[in-house]
Amino acid sequence: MAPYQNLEEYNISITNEVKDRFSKIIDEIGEDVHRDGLKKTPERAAKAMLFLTQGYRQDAAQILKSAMFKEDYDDMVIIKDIEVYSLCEHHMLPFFGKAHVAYIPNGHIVGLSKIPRIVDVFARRLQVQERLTHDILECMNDTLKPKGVAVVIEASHMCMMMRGVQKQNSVTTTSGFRGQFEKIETRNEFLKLISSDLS
Ligand SMILES: Nc1nc2c(ncn2[C@@H]2O[C@H](COP(=O)(O)OP(=O)(O)OP(=O)(O)O)[C@@H](O)[C@H]2O)c(=O)[nH]1
Ligand SMILES: [Zn+2]
Repeated sequence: MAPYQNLEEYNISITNEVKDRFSKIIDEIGEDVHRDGLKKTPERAAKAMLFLTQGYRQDAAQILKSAMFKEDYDDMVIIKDIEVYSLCEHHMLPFFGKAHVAYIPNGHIVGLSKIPRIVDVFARRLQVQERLTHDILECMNDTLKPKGVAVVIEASHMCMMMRGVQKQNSVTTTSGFRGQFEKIETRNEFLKLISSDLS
């Protein structure tokens, strides 16, 4: 990769490179990349792809560390129904759904918004749902060092819906548990809380 003076120069350069490749793809599928509606499409697609993969250029641990606060609270903290949009690494098609993340603090709590932020950091990469689940779990575990952490993701995969096996209603659930969530009672309490709407 060429040496860049600054981030802006890098962003312009990489956008141009990806844009040229989208231009070639549009041409290869038999379209006219110069017609009015498609003129700006390679650039738009390049910007969209770089947005959807910006997680490679972000540091999830640093995001958590930037908002950790000393606190004695040592019960379960759950953020549920976090929207997830990712790209499957096999077809580069979207998979999307919800993540539920819980932890039991061990002297430190973390700013609540930082949890959806790290979900996005790992989701905005080429992923499989299993690794996405573990990336979030391990980052929480290693950085926050809580008494326990749990992650559940429920997602639909476009590569199974609009092509391939073409199943419109199947949902894939993945989960990971560390520390106190490995105990069946704690895990069950978490699972019960994420499936209730408390109404
Ligand atoms: N485990 C796992 N598999 C995934 C995920 N996203 C997509 N896949 C699967 O990756 C597999 C790739 O299989 P291949 O046989 O190499 O690809 P393919 O010929 O396009 O497969 P089909 O989708 O069955 O047509 C498919 O079974 C997809 O359903 C994911 O997040 N986790
Ligand atoms: Zn796929």
